[in-house]
Amino acid sequence: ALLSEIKGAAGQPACDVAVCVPAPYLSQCQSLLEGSAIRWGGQDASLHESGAYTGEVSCSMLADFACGYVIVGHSERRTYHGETDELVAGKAVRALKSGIAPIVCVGESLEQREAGKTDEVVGAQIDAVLAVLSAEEIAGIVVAYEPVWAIGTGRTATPQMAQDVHAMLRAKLRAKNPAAADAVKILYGGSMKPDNAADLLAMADIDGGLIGGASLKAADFLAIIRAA
Ligand SMILES: O=C[C@H](O)COP(=O)(O)O
Repeated sequence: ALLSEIKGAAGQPACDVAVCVPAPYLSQCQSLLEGSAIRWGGQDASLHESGAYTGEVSCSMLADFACGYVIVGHSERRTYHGETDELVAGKAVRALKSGIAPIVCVGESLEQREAGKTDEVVGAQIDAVLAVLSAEEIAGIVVAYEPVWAIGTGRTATPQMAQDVHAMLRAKLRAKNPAAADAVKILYGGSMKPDNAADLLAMADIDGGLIGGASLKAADFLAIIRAA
């Protein structure tokens, strides 16, 4: 019902729109969204491409369902599943090899922000990914800055706080691929809602949003799409 409502109302949006769903719903996404302006993707993927890894979902499996994107390194994966910067980087490589754009999530905890370590932590997270990608591959990724303290909490980074981190991320992209850096989408995620989306998206280096809670209400998701 959610997908149908979004598809019906979104029409031909002026921005890229995608939904990233748990793997069991990918087939449903493909059936419902194929031919529409909305693309779809996974919420995670395995580091392994083949072999005996029962339960893992590989990037080539995601490609079988025509996924355009896969989220890698979401803070919940890093926190609850022990995913390291290097593992996340490996997943980004796997996705690109399967023709899927990895949405690479980075972000600091509240403790790290209060200790003045935001740039250090987020910088190390993106550096691990940039270290294993060629300049050409960098043009194929999406980056999502998601301060952990803002995810699902209703507490949003101010536009300037987010912009400062996005600018740092852009500079790192530019250092690896000056020609592609401006075209790489850097999304903000963390309690983005209809009432704060426009202000966040107005910032120079905030190119879009990675929406959690508000994407589960079609009216809210559609309002954010219109703001974008
Ligand atoms: O996965 C989505 C992001 O973590 C943001 O979630 P949120 O919009 O509910 O804060």
